Amino acid sequence: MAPWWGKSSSKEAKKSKESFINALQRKLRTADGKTNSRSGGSPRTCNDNDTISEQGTRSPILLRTISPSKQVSRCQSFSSERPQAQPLPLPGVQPPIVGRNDSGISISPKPSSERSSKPSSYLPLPRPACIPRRPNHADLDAELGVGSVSSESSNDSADLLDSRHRSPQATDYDLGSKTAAGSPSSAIVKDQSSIVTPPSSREPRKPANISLSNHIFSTSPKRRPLSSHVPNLQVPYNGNFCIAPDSSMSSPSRSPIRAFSTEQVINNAVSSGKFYMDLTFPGSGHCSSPGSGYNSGHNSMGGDLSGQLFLQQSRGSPEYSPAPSPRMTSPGPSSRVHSGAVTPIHPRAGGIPTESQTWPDEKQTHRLPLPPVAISNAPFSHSNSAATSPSVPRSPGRADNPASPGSRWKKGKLLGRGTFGHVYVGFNSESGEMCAMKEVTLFSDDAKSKESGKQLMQEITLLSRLRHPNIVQYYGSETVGDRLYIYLEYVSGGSIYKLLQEYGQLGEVALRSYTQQILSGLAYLHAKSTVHRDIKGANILVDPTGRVKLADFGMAKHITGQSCPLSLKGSPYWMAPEVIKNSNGCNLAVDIWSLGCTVLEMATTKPPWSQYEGVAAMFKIGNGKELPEIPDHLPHDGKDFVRQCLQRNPAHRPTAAQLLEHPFVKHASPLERPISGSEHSGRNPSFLDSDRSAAPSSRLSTAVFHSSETHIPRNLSCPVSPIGSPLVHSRSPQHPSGRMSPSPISSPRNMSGASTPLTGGSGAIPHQHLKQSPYLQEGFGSLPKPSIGPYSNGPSYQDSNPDIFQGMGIQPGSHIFSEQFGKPAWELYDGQAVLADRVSRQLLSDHITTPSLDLNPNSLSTNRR
Ligand SMILES: Nc1ncnc2c1ncn2[C@@H]1O[C@H](COP(=O)(O)OP(=O)(O)OP(=O)(O)O)[C@@H](O)[C@H]1O
Repeated sequence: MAPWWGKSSSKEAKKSKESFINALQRKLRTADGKTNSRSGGSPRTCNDNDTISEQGTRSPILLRTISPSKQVSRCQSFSSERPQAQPLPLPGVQPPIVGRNDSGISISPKPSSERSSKPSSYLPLPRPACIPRRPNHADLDAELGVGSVSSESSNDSADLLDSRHRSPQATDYDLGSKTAAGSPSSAIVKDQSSIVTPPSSREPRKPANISLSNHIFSTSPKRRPLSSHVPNLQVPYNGNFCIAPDSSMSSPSRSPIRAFSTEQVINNAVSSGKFYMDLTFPGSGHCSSPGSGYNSGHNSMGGDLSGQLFLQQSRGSPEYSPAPSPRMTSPGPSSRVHSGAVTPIHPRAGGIPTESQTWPDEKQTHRLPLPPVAISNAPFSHSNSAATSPSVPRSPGRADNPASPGSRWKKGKLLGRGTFGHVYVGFNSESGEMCAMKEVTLFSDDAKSKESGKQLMQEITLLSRLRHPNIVQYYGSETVGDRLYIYLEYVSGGSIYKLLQEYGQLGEVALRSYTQQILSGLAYLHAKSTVHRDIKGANILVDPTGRVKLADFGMAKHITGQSCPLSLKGSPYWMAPEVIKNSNGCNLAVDIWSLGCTVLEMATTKPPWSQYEGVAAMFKIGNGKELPEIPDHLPHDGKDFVRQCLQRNPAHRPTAAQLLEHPFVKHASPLERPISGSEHSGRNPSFLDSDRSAAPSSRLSTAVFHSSETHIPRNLSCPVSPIGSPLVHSRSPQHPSGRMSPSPISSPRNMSGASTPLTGGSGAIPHQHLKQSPYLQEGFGSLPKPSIGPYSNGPSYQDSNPDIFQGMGIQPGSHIFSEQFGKPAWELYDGQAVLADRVSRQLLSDHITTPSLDLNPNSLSTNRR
């Protein structure tokens, strides 16, 4: 039976039905066409692409996940299946590509080639202006690949900032290019400049670059899921990431693992979260909890830098190395060797030539014994420089600095990054020695850069005067172009912070030993009236033998008097209450507080008050009365040690020298094991590596061993790093032979006090000041006896003589210790590590001397206690 509507004229009904269906079909067709015009294909067939393209317009990262070919196939599908959509506007993904072309960077190559192969499909479509400039697929690929690299050298702040104002794709491109910087080939072409360099201005590139870039991209943990082989991965263009990829990648020899070691990744992630003095303090949010800022190990306050410097740092790239690795200059698929290595001053650097680089603290530099020349020149004596024999190829840009010692150091893998710059391994292929190269980009055109320069100068000045087995050794510094290189002893084990993150809390033996060594370094430092102000796990390095070294003296200060205002510097969780409250003058005791926090950090992997966000933690520290939680698993003396350190009244805190007598550390056992089978077994293997004949070494060693206190072997047993100790070479894995020619830089004879003007390389406290130092007074038997307990009434740091070591004005080459040992300090170089440590503690415990020392582990246990 016909339906009710069928009761009308069947013809009309049919007509009406047809017209309805037609209308419906038209509507549907129209809608379909519109949809396709956006998505570029039917949802079913092109769903993935659609998703990607849609997201791609929003998410730069995802845009990278779409390969050019995919885009093309989607477009093909669209154009062939929906010809009616041709007159419609380009799919949403296209404008960015055009935008990229407009920036002169690149265009997805495949669409170009595909389009040319199917012109009929695209004839009606608008054609990006740049397409004709890309004649073929290979060129396009090359453009992409090399383009990714070419912008690297211009990764300065302005470029990056500029890039933020560009289309996401342009930024994407820029950033992606930075990540490619580490590829060997990229290192070569990086000097090509500008992000917006028109493709036509570039030289032809080889497609091989692409694969290199791709490999690099795939190393990024942030990108790995998205871009196993996509050249143009887009990354968030925040300050953090801007730096991370390029710096990591800038090392010519780094592996993906190295590039993204825990510390590096963490540092990358939080670099912008560093807590700076110039940031709004309360509620700024920059003072992050250990989960963020703390984890970086770099949430120090006081570095007067900002994202700008990070951006500057992001330019860190191999070609700026004073001595680029051969890999960087080896011919490769894209071996357009740009000498950008040491290009003249980057425009962003203010255009001040290296020689005329004005340091904010230049006057101070000249005042000081060392560096002997302005920092724009190496503080090494040229005559003593390793670079005096120009056997190591230098980049053309370095030709005007032939005596630069740094030109012998080739920049290797990235070790880490900090406030001021990136730290790389440096390798001297002539001597076989390694160092750590801190690379800092110098910008002289703004206040912050000047401030950072000032801080760096302060660090250099301080470090150059320190020589101690538990303090990272400074070798020298130089500027190359707009970059400052600071050469330091390489401590290959990384920071305590990193070790804690990777391996968890320390066991008791290590905890005691590390604490003792930190104390030893602090005692030495404090004896020089220098306060570190940023003691924490991230600033303490460990070598493979367990030797601990204080590092990062960027916030250190030489106390010249009591009037020194206590500035808010340090890392919140390790910061002493008086620092937070700004209630006290310059005070060495702030380091003791930080040490207590560091002990807790080593015992638990987190500093005290880490459960609080940064500002809250500071409030707790500054205003609270309670002590932080001390873990139960700490031994009793460990708990007491921490409590001693964490006394709110700095005057009640013991000195570092006093704490060396604390039972928790007094008998800390050495971590290093002697090499079995060695005739010197049981002795400091460092001595065996002496560049000198064994005779003086053993003579000195014997003298030292047989006259030292029990605690000396702890340091004796730890080899001094190869570079840090003149003529004393380490047995670190990097130096298996243990026989290396001494670095001219580190050689005490060559240095002539150049880099260590005060101590002559002995690391010892200047003899003429011994009696002036409260530490030494204490150490030589006049240690104030606490009235209640051994640590309850430590001397007030404010009582210390403000004149001690004032100016540290010992002339280079001073024959320190000559009265004690009958030899100039530098002739005691074999035992310099011993002397340095010895003096800082000998003064404390002359009542604990032992007749002789046997470093054999078996007998050590006997010696202990
Ligand atoms: N001498 C060294 N040997 C080995 N690694 C080092 C050395 N110096 C620094 N590093 C690594 O580089 C990282 C950054 O170095 P450093 O902390 O000195 O830089 P910075 O700019 O002073 O940092 P901060 O932000 O703490 O002031 C360290 O965390 C460490 O991993």
